[in-house]
Amino acid sequence: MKRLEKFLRPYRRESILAPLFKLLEVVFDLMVPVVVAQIIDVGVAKNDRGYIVEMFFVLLLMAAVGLLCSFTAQFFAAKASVGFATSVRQAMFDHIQRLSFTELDTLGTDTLITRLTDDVNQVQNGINMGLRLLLRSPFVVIGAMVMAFTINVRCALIFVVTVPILFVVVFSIMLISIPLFKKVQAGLDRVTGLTRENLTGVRVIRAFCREEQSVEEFEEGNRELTRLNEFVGRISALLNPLTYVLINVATVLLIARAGVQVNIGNLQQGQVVALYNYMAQIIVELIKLASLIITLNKSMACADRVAGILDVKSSMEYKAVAGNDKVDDNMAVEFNHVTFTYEGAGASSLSDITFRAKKGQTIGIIGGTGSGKSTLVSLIPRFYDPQEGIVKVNGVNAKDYPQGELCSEIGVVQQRSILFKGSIRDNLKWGNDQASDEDLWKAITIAQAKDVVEAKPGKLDFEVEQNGRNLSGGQKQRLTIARALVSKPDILILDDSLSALDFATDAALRKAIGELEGNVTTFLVSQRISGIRQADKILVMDDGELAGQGTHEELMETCETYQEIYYSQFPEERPVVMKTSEKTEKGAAE
Ligand SMILES: Nc1ncnc2c1ncn2[C@@H]1O[C@H](COP(=O)(O)OP(=O)(O)OP(=O)(O)O)[C@@H](O)[C@H]1O
Repeated sequence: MKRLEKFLRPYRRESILAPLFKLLEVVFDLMVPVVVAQIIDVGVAKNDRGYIVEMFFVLLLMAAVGLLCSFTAQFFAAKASVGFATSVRQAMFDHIQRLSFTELDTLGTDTLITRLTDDVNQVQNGINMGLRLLLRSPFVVIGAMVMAFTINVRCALIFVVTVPILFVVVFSIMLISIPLFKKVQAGLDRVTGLTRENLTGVRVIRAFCREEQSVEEFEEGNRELTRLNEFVGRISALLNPLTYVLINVATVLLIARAGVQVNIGNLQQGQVVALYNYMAQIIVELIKLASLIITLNKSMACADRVAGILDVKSSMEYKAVAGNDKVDDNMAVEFNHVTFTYEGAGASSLSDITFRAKKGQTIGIIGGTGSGKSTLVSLIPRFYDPQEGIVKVNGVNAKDYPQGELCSEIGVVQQRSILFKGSIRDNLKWGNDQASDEDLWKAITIAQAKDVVEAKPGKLDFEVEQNGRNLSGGQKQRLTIARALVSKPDILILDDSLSALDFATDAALRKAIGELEGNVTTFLVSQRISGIRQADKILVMDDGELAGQGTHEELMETCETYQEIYYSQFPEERPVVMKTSEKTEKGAAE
């Protein structure tokens, strides 16, 4: 909680005023039993109706002022806690945006969502309750004890014994439940993860008729969370019966002792009622305190999780100004003995990769599934840093670029086409917010998306829904390519981004990209030979290693892996190899 304190600092005034008004309310609460005692001992004892009515109005006035104080306290507490939560959420969101892919992979989206939403809400709730009740409850308990002493010392001694025992009970339960709340939040992460996976993959689940298995898996996670919640709930639920038993025993003792005091004339009946009222106030406040402590426990566990995100440091450092390497005017991308392993993964995804891509060249990357193609291109815009070797972009080490500069030079179209809620125009302007409609149409035409956009009502104003769910896979791919082209990048990376296009569109798009204005270097990742055959250089990936590089013709001569891929896609062109038996017979005859 301490680490989040700075977010509450702008609300210092509200954080002081809220408990202050709550304390004022307590003063009126504590005076009520005294006034009631006066009504009994003076008004009722002397049958003085005027006095009773007068005191009745005093009680009403006290209640009204108390209520006003309570409302004011609630207003300030809400202002501080809501303001705090807004700033924390914003700070978390900003911080997450600054984290590198390595941290995002390690943390995972599910926990980030739970922490950004549910955990922040719990902390907000804790602050609201804490500001109003954390001081109020102890003040009532202590105030009621002090008032009891002013009435009768012997009876008040019962309070002195009871209250510390109650505190011990409340705090013991609190200590047991703190670690359990952390487990509950972790369980919530798991259920959120399952929910997300099942909802986003609902079509696949239906296509494979796996509804039952999905429901079972979800039920299991949900049951586990329920079991944990029930366990924590049972421990917390012990609080009320335990405190009630203790308070009731204390009340019995109080009435027994007060009765004796009344008999010997040390105490009046009204004062006994006041003592009883103070005992009742203590029990109510202790129960409130107990539930407050549970809420605060939860919110402290959540505050730790929120602070945990803010404490994650990005493993990627950026230079304030560009490095002063000697810029090579001819070189677009250069990999020098690059080795890369994902955080927590056992084996390297890229091993000792070395190649050069000149400006204006088209580089094809081909290889089997999981051979490292996407990983290789993700090092160019510095989504990850290699553990060994150097990646240079335009002759400068990728690590020496100031933040944001590298991505302004590189346009990346990833395997999964992601569009955001908003118009087509809004989505395309992510590439360049200054782009005119003419620029957008140019990019759309190159991306072969002209007919797609023209067919949509409102054309550029057509509203794309969240995740682009009102567009087909191929339409989304074309629009994401157009988005990358709008930024007029020096380096364009298409990571298997043409897979959802038909052959004719694929060919037209590759032709249009080959004719792009300027000296654009293009990386084309593809599973299909036809997609990269014309490239100036082809990189052949095999299990994280560069099995070969060169033109199609060169690789057909020198690279066995490339030949294998080629003949698997064009089996009719595989040369007929002489059978071993034929060879042996021929040899023997000779
Ligand atoms: N975020 C990640 N964390 C850990 N390992 C990863 C991660 N992304 C990829 N890998 C692993 O790295 C290896 C290379 O993956 P990559 O996505 O680069 O392959 P690819 O050649 O692009 O495959 P595909 O053609 O199927 O897209 C694989 O073994 C994969 O399991």
